Amino acid sequence: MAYHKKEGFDKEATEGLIENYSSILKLLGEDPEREGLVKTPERMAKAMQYMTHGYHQDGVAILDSAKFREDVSEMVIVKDIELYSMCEHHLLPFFGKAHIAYIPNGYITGLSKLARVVDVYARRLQVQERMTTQILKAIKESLNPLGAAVVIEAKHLCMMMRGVQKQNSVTTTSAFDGEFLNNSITRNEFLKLIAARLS
Ligand SMILES: Nc1nc2c(ncn2[C@@H]2O[C@H](COP(=O)(O)OP(=O)(O)OP(=O)(O)O)[C@@H](O)[C@H]2O)c(=O)[nH]1
Ligand SMILES: [Zn+2]
Repeated sequence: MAYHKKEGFDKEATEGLIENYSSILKLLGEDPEREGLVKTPERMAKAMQYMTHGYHQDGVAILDSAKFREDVSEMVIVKDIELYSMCEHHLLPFFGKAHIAYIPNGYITGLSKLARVVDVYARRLQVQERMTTQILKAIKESLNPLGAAVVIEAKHLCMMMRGVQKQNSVTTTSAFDGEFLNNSITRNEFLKLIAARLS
């Protein structure tokens, strides 16, 4: 079901979603036949499949696809990786940045693959906490590093445009393993580096 990068949109899923979104528009008091809305159920069907296409991707396989043997054991950090996800409670977006670090243990991975792994787990119905640990777990499983760390900062539209309506709150979640968990100097170095701005 749903969107595949190579195969495009699944026909059966798209047809089912179009029908259901048309009903949703009616239930919301709209006329799905009016000009501006005629194509909306199809647009929504495709947008929602795109925004959940991470279900059909494998984070570990992506990291493995550019895994290189390298004898370095210095911390690698990729920070400010933008992400867009959707909360599983309201299907409203949450968005922000992920910061990732690992300490290689014989293997490194392509830097872009770390950013791709963020998308694999962001493009699903999520809670921020689970997404954070899923990213960490994929890095651990693929690279078996001496340590790994993931910090995510995000704003949740379900807290901004409805419900509690707080416009400025940012949620920070983190997950640490190995050296980052056991050694506060390593963890603090990572936290200091992600807080620093390039001049
Ligand atoms: N822990 C966590 N909570 C989330 C996330 N995204 C949304 N939520 C929260 O999920 C909760 C769902 O609470 P409910 O009381 O069932 O839903 P609700 O009545 O719509 O809650 P309000 O948003 O407070 O109006 C809310 O507190 C949301 O803020 C997330 O990524 N992690
Ligand atoms: Zn929500």
